[in-house]
Amino acid sequence: MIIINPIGDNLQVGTRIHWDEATRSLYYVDLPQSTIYRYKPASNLITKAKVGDQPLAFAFPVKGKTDRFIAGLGRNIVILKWDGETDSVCHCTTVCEVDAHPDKAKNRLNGAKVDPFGRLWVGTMGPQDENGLTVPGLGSLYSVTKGSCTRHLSNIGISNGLAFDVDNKKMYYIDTLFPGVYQFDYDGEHGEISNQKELFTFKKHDIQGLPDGLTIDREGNLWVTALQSASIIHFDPKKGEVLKTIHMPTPQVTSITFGNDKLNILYVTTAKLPIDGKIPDEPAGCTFKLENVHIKGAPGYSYKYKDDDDQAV
Ligand SMILES: O=C(O)[C@H](O)[C@@H](O)[C@H](O)[C@H](O)CO
Repeated sequence: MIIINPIGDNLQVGTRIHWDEATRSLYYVDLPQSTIYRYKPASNLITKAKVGDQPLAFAFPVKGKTDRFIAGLGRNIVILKWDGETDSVCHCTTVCEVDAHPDKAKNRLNGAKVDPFGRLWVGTMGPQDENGLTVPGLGSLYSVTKGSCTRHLSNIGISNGLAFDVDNKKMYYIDTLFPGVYQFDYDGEHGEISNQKELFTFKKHDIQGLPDGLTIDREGNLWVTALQSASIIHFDPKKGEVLKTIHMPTPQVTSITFGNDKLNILYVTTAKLPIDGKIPDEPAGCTFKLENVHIKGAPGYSYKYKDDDDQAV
C-alpha cells in the first residue's frame, strides 16, 4: 500500500517540484508568494527565500553550479543566485522576456521542465480573474537553450506539466484547459517537436478535475496530477490506458517528481487554490512524500547554460 505523509508548511500554490541529484535536494516554489524552497530529505530540513514581487513559476538548478537557478518571474526567464541556506537571493541576469507583445502583457510563465539535454521548456498562460478563470488561447510554449529562446506553440490555455521520453523520442505536454495530455515526436538533440497528438483527455477517460503536473517513470509511463479532484493518474501512453489512480488527502494536486537516491519516492505539491470560491481545508498546500510506489522514476535534469562545463553564469 502507498504511504502518504506531509512535509513542511502549507504553501499557497506549491508547484514545479524537482529532484536535484547534485545536492540531494528537492526544489519547489510557492508561485504567488514568489518563494523558492529547498527540502533535504536526509536532514529533513527545509530552507526558503523570497525571490521577488512577481509570480515565481519555477526555479531549477543550473548544471555544475549549486547556487545558480534558472527561474521564471512574471514573463521573464532569469538566473538567480541562492546558496540554499540564507534568505537572500540575487537576481543576476535576465535570459529572455517572453510574450512581449502588448496583447500578452498580462500573461505569465507557468509550467516548465528541463529536458535530458539541459534545455528548458517553459510555457505561459493568460491572465486569471478573481474566480481563477483564465483567458483562453493566450499562452505559448518555448524552449530556452544556451540563453536563446524559441517559440514552438501558441494558442495554449494554461501551459503546464511536461515530460520527456528519450528512448521513445516523445515529449508529453499538458494544457490544463484542453484538458489533457498532448504527445509530440521529440528530437532532443535539436530541440524540435512535431506530430502533435491528443494522447489522453480527462473527458474520454471519465476523470474528474483538470490536469496540472506531470512526470515519467523508467517504464515510460506517465503520472499526471489533477487539480480539483485529489488525484494522481498513472497512465500508459503506449496502450492509452489508465493503470491506477492514487487518492490524495487534498484536492488541488499541482506537481510531481520522483526523488531520493533510488528515485523510488514520489514527491507531490498541492495548493490552497479555491474551488467554487472556497479555499480547501488543511492539509491543502502541503508537500507530500509517497512511499511504497514500487516503481523508479526518471531523474531530474539541470539547465545547461553553455555547452562546456565551465558555465559562465
Ligand atoms: O501550474 C501550477 O502548478 C499551478 O497549479 C498554477 O500555476 C495553476 O496551473 C494556475 O494557477 C491555474 O489555475
